[in-house]
Amino acid sequence: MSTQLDGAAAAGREARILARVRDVADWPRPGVGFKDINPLLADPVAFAEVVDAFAAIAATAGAEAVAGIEARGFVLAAPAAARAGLGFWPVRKAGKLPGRTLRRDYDLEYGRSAVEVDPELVHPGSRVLLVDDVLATGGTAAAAAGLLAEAGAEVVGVAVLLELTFLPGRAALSGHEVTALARS
Ligand SMILES: O=P(O)(O)OC[C@H]1O[C@H](OP(=O)(O)OP(=O)(O)O)[C@H](O)[C@@H]1O
Ligand SMILES: Nc1ncnc2[nH]cnc12
Repeated sequence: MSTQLDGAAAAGREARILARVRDVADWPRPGVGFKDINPLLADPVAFAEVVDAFAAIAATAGAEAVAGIEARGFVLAAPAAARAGLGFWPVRKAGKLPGRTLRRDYDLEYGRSAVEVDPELVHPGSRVLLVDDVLATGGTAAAAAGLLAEAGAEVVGVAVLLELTFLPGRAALSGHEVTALARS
């Protein structure tokens, strides 16, 4: 599995991703430009390319697990974990995990939500790569990364399919290594 892409290859991949993300105006609220990744997921070649890319990022970071954020993050993180030969840790929306959980509430681009982690999944000091589809305000990823750290993991990177560069997601994740496969 290649762990590095030269600039031209990364640019080609970014163009293939952007060509398969659909812009939906004023959804789910007026003023929001929603990035629909479903056309990309429906394309088997593009889907495999991004899963391979996340797996390579996990390998390069020396991750021992891949965490994904429900729901769209699961679709990318779980196959990437399997591809990298690693386990998958779910960061779930509140109220879905059994047993004792750690919880954080946060704001995102179009609302407010909460995520939870099962602390028993996390071995102290485990190196984990956090994967999600879209980085917008960064509220979701920052909450998820904070939970993983609170549970004892070392978050060795945050990797997203698409970064919305007009929003301050990267700043919200200061202190973390952030990789975006595409930017818009
Ligand atoms: O950077 P932020 O402003 O926090 O936004 C990014 C988050 O918003 C979306 O999740 P959403 O809560 O819509 O959930 P879904 O994956 O269940 O559709 C997306 O999947 C990210 O997790
Ligand atoms: N504009 C957007 N499109 C898709 N997912 C998002 N999550 C937060 N903002 C988003």
